[in-house]
Amino acid sequence: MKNALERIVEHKWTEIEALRETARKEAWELKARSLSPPADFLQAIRQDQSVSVIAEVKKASPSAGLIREDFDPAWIATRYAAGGAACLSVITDEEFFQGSLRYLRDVREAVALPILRKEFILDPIQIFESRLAGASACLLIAECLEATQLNELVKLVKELGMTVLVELYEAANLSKVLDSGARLVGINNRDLQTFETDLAHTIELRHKIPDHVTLVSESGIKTRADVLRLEEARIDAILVGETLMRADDPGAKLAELLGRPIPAPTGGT
Ligand SMILES: O=P(O)(O)OC[C@@H](O)[C@@H](O)c1c[nH]c2ccccc12
Repeated sequence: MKNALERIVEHKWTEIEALRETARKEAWELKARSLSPPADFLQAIRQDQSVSVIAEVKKASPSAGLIREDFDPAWIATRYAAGGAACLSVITDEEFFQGSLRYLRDVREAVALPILRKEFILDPIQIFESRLAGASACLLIAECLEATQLNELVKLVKELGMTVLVELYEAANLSKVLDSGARLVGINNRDLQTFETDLAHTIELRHKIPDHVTLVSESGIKTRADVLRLEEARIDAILVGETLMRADDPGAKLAELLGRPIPAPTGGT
């Protein structure tokens, strides 16, 4: 039986085939290479003294189903900015996460913070597309890519002036990730077979990550105590979606996680 990730990858290839038929790849590539550099994602994370937050715009997920009914990406992004996010992440996968590239563009219009395109990226065409949509960073998932593919995609993201976040779950993939030249590495706390999250997963792998790498702990972060625990373990940044998206005011929840004053409300939803 295929696991969740294998099913997603299989479907993603059908989307990529369709994109290849309709998109003007050469024109996209020329345009992507000619744009001036986007807001610096890695720098935004590194400049924070304490743990930085990458706040995720996430409507639904295969494990949780619909997370937030009243879903206005631009307003959510504005609240994340007010609550102290260093960067944002926008899920663009439509089939499994009810995301959209349109949401990324809406967020781009609403705030100046650097944005990660949270997508299952397998092919260069998706990287050109991300750059044209205004992303500052692309996610690459070690479990979906062979070493040579991963290395090539890492190189391309960098050539286009973006930051690459390489994510892994399996400890066995760590050397492949470090060899790819990524300086921003994410450890997913969610086991994709069972969907369960465990923060100890990042903490256990921390000592295997060299100091020149900026480390992000991803998924399952719920409370201020969780954040303090990760900070204590010398994690540089955290990626939080569901906890923020379930709060009436995602910006207030973010400030609470960071131990900062609650921001004043802004109009919208
Ligand atoms: O909603 P959470 O548990 O805070 O998790 C956020 C993020 O880590 C999660 O959405 C995620 C991590 N890696 C991914 C890859 C694809 C889609 C989504 C993800």
